[in-house]
Amino acid sequence: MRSVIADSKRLVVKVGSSLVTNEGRGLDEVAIGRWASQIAQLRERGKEVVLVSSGAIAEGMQRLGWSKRPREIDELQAAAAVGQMGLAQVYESRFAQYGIRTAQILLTHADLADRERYLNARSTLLTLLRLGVVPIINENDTVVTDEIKFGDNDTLGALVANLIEGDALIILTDQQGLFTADPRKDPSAQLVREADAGAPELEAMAGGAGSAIGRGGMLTKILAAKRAAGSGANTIVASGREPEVLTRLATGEAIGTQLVARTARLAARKQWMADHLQVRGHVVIDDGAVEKVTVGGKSLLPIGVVDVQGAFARGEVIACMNTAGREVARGLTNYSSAETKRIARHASMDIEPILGYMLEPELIHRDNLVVV
Ligand SMILES: Nc1ncnc2c1ncn2[C@@H]1O[C@H](COP(=O)(O)OP(=O)(O)O)[C@@H](O)[C@H]1O
Ligand SMILES: N[C@@H](CCC(=O)OP(=O)(O)O)C(=O)O
Repeated sequence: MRSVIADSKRLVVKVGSSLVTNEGRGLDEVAIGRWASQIAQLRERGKEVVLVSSGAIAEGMQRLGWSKRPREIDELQAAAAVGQMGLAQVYESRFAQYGIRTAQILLTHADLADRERYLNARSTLLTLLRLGVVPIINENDTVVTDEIKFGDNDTLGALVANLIEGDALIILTDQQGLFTADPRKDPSAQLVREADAGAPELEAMAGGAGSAIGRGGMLTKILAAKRAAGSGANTIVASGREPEVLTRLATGEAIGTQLVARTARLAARKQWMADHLQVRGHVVIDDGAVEKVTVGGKSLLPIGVVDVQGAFARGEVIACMNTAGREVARGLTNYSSAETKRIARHASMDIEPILGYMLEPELIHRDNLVVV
């Protein structure tokens, strides 16, 4: 069996609290340094990496001298705020040893549920990758309460994989992978080498968190794999303590558990658009733009827009009609209806002089556009 990571370009790597904080004893700078070194090597091989790191609460508790995890949400939030400083510091200094810049991104569920914020988070992350920066993401624990928390960073990792259209999600944890039962409780449990992400029998194998430090246990990892597969990303669950785990996966070595996405990338994205989004308005586009968008697979630029109907905001879905009134495509708009009216029929270089700012050169980027 060959690891899917060998052929993956854009990776989301998630590291759990117990790994990052040495089971809650304090930030494991040596382990973090090893991942930084491996990520530096992956980038040399042309891969893009986004890191999702837990550990803020565990590290904050350590720094505040608390031995027991508090129940009060405000105390958890305080611990996360203290611990996040440590995480940022260690990641920055360890990656700097390899000449790599890092960026801190703290996200909440509300950020990704809101279309405009979703697009903003997406373009910031893609820009950071383009600039060669390694984004380091955690949940913004300070501003969320129980109901709206991702609750675990496995889910956050999957949402980030969907957000940036990652090819794979690598979940590093304190076990070798997914076992047929919780290996801490059942010594006869066997490692699952490969399965379909979303296979129903996997959920029955998973128990809760094995330590007082981790939150989600294996179930959240399986659900994360299912979610990531929804947009075509494969998931690996492997031990973060395995020597050179990331670089070996990248050479095709099978390590841990491989949960394979069976949905093709484009189909998944179309499905997602079809399932979740309501059309808020439409633009009429000229024949040249129809040709570019439908046959050429290109983005829709404002210059091809001849009419704007309906009231829509940045991040909402709009339909694209040809001049005969037939829908040819739909997608997420980068500009509101009011803005679109002003920039319609204009070249992208005129957007800034007209509006006073330019959010993106395209009205609808081809990644956010589905031909119908
Ligand atoms: N079927 C299973 N296979 C492997 N680990 C399991 C399984 N069921 C439950 N676990 C537990 O899940 C733990 C990993 O989850 P968690 O503690 O949340 O880690 P992390 O901090 O890496 O997210 C393991 O230590 C293990 O005890
Ligand atoms: N945002 C929290 C993440 C908690 C969490 O999901 O932990 P884990 O199950 O170890 O990935 C923190 O940094 O402590």
